[in-house]
Parts: sequence; structure tokens; C-alpha cells
Amino acid sequence: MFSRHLSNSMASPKKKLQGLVAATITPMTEHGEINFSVIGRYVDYLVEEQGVKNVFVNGTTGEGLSLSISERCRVAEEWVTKGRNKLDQIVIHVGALSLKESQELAQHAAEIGADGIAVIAPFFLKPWNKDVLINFLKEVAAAAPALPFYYYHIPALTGVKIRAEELLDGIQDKIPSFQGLKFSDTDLLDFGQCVDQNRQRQFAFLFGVDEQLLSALVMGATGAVGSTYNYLGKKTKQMLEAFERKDFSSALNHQFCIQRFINFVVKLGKFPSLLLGRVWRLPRWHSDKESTCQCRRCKTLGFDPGLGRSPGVGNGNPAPVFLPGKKSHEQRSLAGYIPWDCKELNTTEQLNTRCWESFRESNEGLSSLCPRVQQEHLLISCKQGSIPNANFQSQSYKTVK
Ligand SMILES: CC(=O)N[C@@H]([C@@H](O)[C@H](O)[C@H](O)CO)[C@@H](O)CC(=O)C(=O)O
Repeated sequence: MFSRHLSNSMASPKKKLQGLVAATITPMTEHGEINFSVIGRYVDYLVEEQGVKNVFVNGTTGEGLSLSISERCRVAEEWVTKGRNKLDQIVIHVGALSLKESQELAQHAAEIGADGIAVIAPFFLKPWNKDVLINFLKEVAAAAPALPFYYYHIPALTGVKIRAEELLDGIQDKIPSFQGLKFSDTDLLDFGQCVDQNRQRQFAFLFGVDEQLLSALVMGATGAVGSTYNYLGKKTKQMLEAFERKDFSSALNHQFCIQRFINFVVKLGKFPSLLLGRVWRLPRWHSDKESTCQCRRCKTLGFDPGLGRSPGVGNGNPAPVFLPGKKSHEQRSLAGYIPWDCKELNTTEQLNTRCWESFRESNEGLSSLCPRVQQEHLLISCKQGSIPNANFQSQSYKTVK
């Protein structure tokens, strides 16, 4: 009943995956169970409020690797069911340490009618060279030969440093369903070479470091998969449009604005994807601080951005905050990806409200965040002039000195 692609014998996307792809969170109840009931609203929110019509499910942001196989299957089913006729493409991440599990997930994705599958490198017993990795990917892809296959390159989290450029060399001979690369790394030499050496092919090059997307567009990215498109989708689209019409100054303004925002989050010591708020599956992230967000937006959407309130739970109990606090070394080690310096901020310092107000005015994406999150920013310190826009005047930021 789910099938959208079963009749396909060859992997060819109904259209090339491009533009923005939201790496979806997996909504949880306050008891750490998956809250399937809000996924329908989540779809509507992405489409209507963020203008984002592609999703990447069960990836890093979605905590795919912290879910059981049956949970991953159910989450995928829910997205496909609720996203049908609303979303353009639903790509399911099916990477796992066990080849059998990965194959099972791939097969399942095909059966339910997903639009593509993506796979990370196994990260415990790691492939030691390109051929070993390709063989693993090939076996997974073979379990769903009719589905477009994307390699998900995220070396800082998997620890598998095989360069994507090397991997792509001749990949379609081994994996006929290969359609593209999701590149979550800052090595633009590697990314650029992937594009350059495959110009004759119609691969999708999807960049996964949201704060550097503009640089990747210059290198030839055809789209982007990321956590921030859940709430900065509109804003990022403006950047894509400016880039498209070759208005590079405006595109740069947008990218800087997004960077400032991500920088805010990083300085809070938080993972950007947490801004949508949720209970994380990772138990050690639990803090005993309690908070409930009652803002209209959170209630309507079922999200409690930044506060960990589980979507759609309305029993009035205070929800535990599962967000990593500034003192949470677990968060930093887990997020290990972070090349960011999450140094503690001095909360007694005054916020430069002019910077903040200007930032807020110029960023419609922020309106999709909970006022409590916005408020939280007001509590953090931001030394006068520390937002790096002093030398970058534009229409949007002209109020900032
Ligand atoms: C490590 C990580 O979570 N990276 C994010 C980015 O979107 C990231 O949150 C963003 O660039 C902010 O740093 C994505 O690449 C992850 C992603 O696409 C996924 O959830 O699978």
C-alpha cells in the first residue's frame, strides 16, 4: 500500500534531488518514545512555513543510529505516509553497523515507496580502504536496486576518512543505483574535486555543513541536506535565489546572517538541530532542569524549540530538558563532530541588544523559533561588537554598528 516505486526496475529518481533537504528530527515523547502523531504536522510545517519539500529521515539529526531497527522502519513509514502528495522526495538513511540490518532497512525503504536511501560508512569496525567501503555500500544498495542510492560522507562522526573524491571514482560501475553524495565535511578541496571529476554525470552533490553552504554552491553543490533547514529553510532559500541570480553580495549577506545565528547556537554549547526542541534518545543528555513551553507556536506545532518538550504531549507535566547544558561534556564528546569551540559564556555580560535586534529583524527564519529560544539568546552574553558584522554593512544590517 505504500509503494511508490516498486514498479521501477532501475534506480532513477523521479527528478534529481536538489535544493534544500531538511534533515528531520525524530520527535519523542517525554518518556523517550517516538511520537509518531506529530509527523503529519511536521510535514505541513516544513512545506508551508519553510518552503522545504525534501526530507532526509533517520540521519544524524534524526538519531537514526540511536533507534531500534523497528523504530527506524516505523519512522520511515510515517514520513512516507504523511509526506505522500506533499513532499517531493523522502530519502531514508539506512546506514548501520550491521550489513544485514542496513540491507533490511534498505529493502524496507523500497517497499514503503521512499524516494532514495543514503548510507554512512560503518564506524566501529571501519572499512580500511576504498574497496572495502564500496563493497559494503554495494551490498546495501543491492538490497534495494530500484532506489536511488546516496553515499553519506560524514568523516568527523564515522571516523572513516576515505576521501569522497576517491570513493566516487568509478562508483557507478559498482553501484548502478548510485545517484549522489551527501557531503557533511568542511574539506572543500575534496568536495570540489568530487564535482569537478564527475561533471559528465548527473550526480546530486548535497552539501551538509549549513554554515558553509555558499562556498559549496560556488564549488557546484546541487543541493543541501541539513538540520537548520527545519527552521531556516526560508532564509536559506533566499540565499539560494540570490546565488541563482548571481547577486553574490546578497547571497553573502544571507550566509553571514545564517552563520551569526549558528554561531549564537554554538556559543550556547548546543547542537543546532536541538533548536527544534525534543527529547533526545541519548539518556546521558538528560538534565534534571524542568521546563515547559507554553507558547502558541510550540503548542500548535507540537514543538518546543530548545526546551526539549516533546511534541504533542499535553498532559501538563513539566517536561524534562534533555538538551545538553553548557556543562555537559557528554554533549561535546557525542557531538564530537564539533570543530567548534563551545567555550562557556559569561552570562553576567550584557547582551548587545542592538546586534540581537538587528539580527532578529533581518532573519525571518527566526520567527519559526519559539520565543523562549529567542529569549534564551537574550540571556547569553554577547560582547558588544562580538558579532562579526562590524565591517559588513548591508541594507539588512545597517543598524548594527
Ligand atoms: C553534524 C551535523 O549534525 N550536521 C548537520 C548540519 O546540518 C549541522 O547541524 C549544521 O551545519 C550546523 O552545524 C547535517 O549535516 C546532518 C544531517 O544532514 C543529518 O541529520 O543527517
